[in-house]
Amino acid sequence: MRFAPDTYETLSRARADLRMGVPVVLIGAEGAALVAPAETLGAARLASMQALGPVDLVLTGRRAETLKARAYDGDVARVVLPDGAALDWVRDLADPADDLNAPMKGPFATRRDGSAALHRLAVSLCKSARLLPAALVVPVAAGFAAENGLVALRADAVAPALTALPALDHVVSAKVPLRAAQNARLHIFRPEDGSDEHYAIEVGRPDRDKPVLARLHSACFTGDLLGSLKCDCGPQLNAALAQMGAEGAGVLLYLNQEGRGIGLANKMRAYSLQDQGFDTVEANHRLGFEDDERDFRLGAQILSKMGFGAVRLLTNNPAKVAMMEHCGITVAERVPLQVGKTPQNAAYLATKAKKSGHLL
Ligand SMILES: Nc1nc2c(ncn2[C@@H]2O[C@H](COP(=O)(O)OP(=O)(O)OP(=O)(O)O)[C@@H](O)[C@H]2O)c(=O)[nH]1
Ligand SMILES: [Zn+2]
Repeated sequence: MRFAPDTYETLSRARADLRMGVPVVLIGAEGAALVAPAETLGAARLASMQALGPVDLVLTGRRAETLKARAYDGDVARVVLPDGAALDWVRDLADPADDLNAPMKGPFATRRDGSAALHRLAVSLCKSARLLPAALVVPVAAGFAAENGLVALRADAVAPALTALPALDHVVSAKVPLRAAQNARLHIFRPEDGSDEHYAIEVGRPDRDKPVLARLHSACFTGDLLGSLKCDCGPQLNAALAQMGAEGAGVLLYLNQEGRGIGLANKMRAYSLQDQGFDTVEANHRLGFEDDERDFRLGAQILSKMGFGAVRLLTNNPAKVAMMEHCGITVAERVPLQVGKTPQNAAYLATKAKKSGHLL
């Protein structure tokens, strides 16, 4: 009998702990490290970490660029935490909200010695927990996790698990008549790694032997539910369903990758930076993210599971077309979806066309 959690299950537990500010232990070839997110760690635990030894604050190369800190490790920078550094100092380095009001004063000492492997993983863990990509890391003995009741993760198992595509299980489906399409069914897909569920709305009974009219829609709470004028998501969602209803068949995947995969809290941080004058891409970079952190392999897997091998894809984003083809889904046609332009989102759409290759 075996009850112990496997790597994916342990990873899911680790994400939950990190979101609460409880550190986890990473065990690598060269030793172990205690890891905590800059965003959720409390002052008492920070002081306890500092008592253990020299603490590094690990930032992404993107964030380091904004702070003018040298990123010797390329995609990450290990900033040496000054003696007695307070939580506010850590948070200000991790969060760009006050960059313009109260610029952080460098120079920041960054580490170049030793391996950055665990540090890099620590930042990936924060990202996968939808937190700011900034982690505090301090070396500990391998037994530290067991002594303190913390989750321990082996680096060699976690690194591939973080980039692997989780298997998705079809949980249930039922009829949901929609204004746009009365003969619709909603399917629920649940990733086996404990991450967010994704949905598929199947309109009619599309012929599996022909390319299906399809939309891969990324969750946008503000656009889809609130009717935000800052983006075109709500009108795109409605127009896609309306076209499927009119044609009598189609499939819309509603992927829970809010904010291009950074989560709603981080998207609101990005919006707050946009209020300060940065565009959608610059805002993501200042936060330490790439422009687009979504994983479209999930969409391809759901389509395959539903029996679809070819699509007529409703999108203006050539990267989505390329990703579908890469994942073995034939894109027989790209169907433009240009709706929902407003004075408030004109600059946003222009930035996506200029910097992210969207077609206008
Ligand atoms: N990080 C971030 N995410 C945003 C912003 N505005 C919208 N989003 C998210 O972007 C996603 C929608 O992506 P889009 O780039 O509009 O469209 P797309 O899905 O790539 O391409 P289309 O298929 O042409 O619509 C949703 O997850 C939104 O929540 C923003 O300013 N910052
Ligand atoms: Zn939106």
